Amino acid sequence: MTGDDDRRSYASPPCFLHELSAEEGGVPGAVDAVQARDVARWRKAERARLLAERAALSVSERKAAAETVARHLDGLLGDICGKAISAWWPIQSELDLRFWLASLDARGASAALPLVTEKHAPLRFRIWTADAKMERGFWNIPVPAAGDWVTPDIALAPLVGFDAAGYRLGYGGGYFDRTLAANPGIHAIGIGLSAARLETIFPQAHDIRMRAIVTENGIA
Ligand SMILES: Nc1nc2c(c(=O)[nH]1)N(C=O)[C@@H](CNc1ccc(C(=O)N[C@@H](CCC(=O)O)C(=O)O)cc1)CN2
Ligand SMILES: Nc1ncnc2c1ncn2[C@@H]1O[C@H](COP(=O)(O)OP(=O)(O)OP(=O)(O)O)[C@@H](O)[C@H]1O
Repeated sequence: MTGDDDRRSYASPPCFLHELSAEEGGVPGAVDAVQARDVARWRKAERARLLAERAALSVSERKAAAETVARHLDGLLGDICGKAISAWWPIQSELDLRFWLASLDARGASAALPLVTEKHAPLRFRIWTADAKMERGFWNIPVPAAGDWVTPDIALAPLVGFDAAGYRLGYGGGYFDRTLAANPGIHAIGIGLSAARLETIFPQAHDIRMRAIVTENGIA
């Protein structure tokens, strides 16, 4: 099923105004602006729903999902020797892949974590090891207090939601999209629960597709 099909069949589309042309009295650009606002509202509601659903899972369900995801990820990535790979320090019931990240060193790869060093700017990444000294960063997310900056070859992106075309829904800051726009060489892989799948997130011009999505059910 394509995104366009979904848009036609969706019970309550975010916006009908795309059917009005400028010649019909609209202000050029205004329809796009209204549509973007409606999509942002819809995403906010979907985020809240998906986050509540995820938080309702037990710790052992999330742990089992993280272990299965890690196995699928190893199968997808193959030989990672020499690669820098970033993931995340879990917050808000995100899957905890720190055990997998900590295993990279022994496999000849380096692990990294993202930092917001400036609001509304691309993320930056610092090498992380299991014994790294951490400090509270933006949004109180723990980040390495010191260490080399690196541009990851592969960035694992935690998903609040994802869609059939591989677009990601995050917390709404736009940080991952900005990061991928500024670093097109980064291979981004979305990681989340299969229950976070949506038919479409109504991709906007700034949204950048993940190269792959991995859930506990495999490669989505
Ligand atoms: N564990 C973890 N670390 C991560 C990320 C992540 O998704 N998970 N990020 C992945 O990118 C970056 C941080 N992303 C963030 C994105 C948005 C907001 C935030 O302030 N959201 C506002 C709403 C913003 C808006 O709607 O304009 C909020 O919820 O109040 C915070 C952090 C880097 N580190
Ligand atoms: N490359 C970019 N340049 C400037 N603004 C951007 C860019 N990418 C996204 N944004 C802005 O960020 C805002 C949030 O985007 P979106 O809803 O896609 O966030 P998200 O992917 O859920 O968040 P995050 O990646 O932080 O978890 C949008 O209003 C968008 O305009």
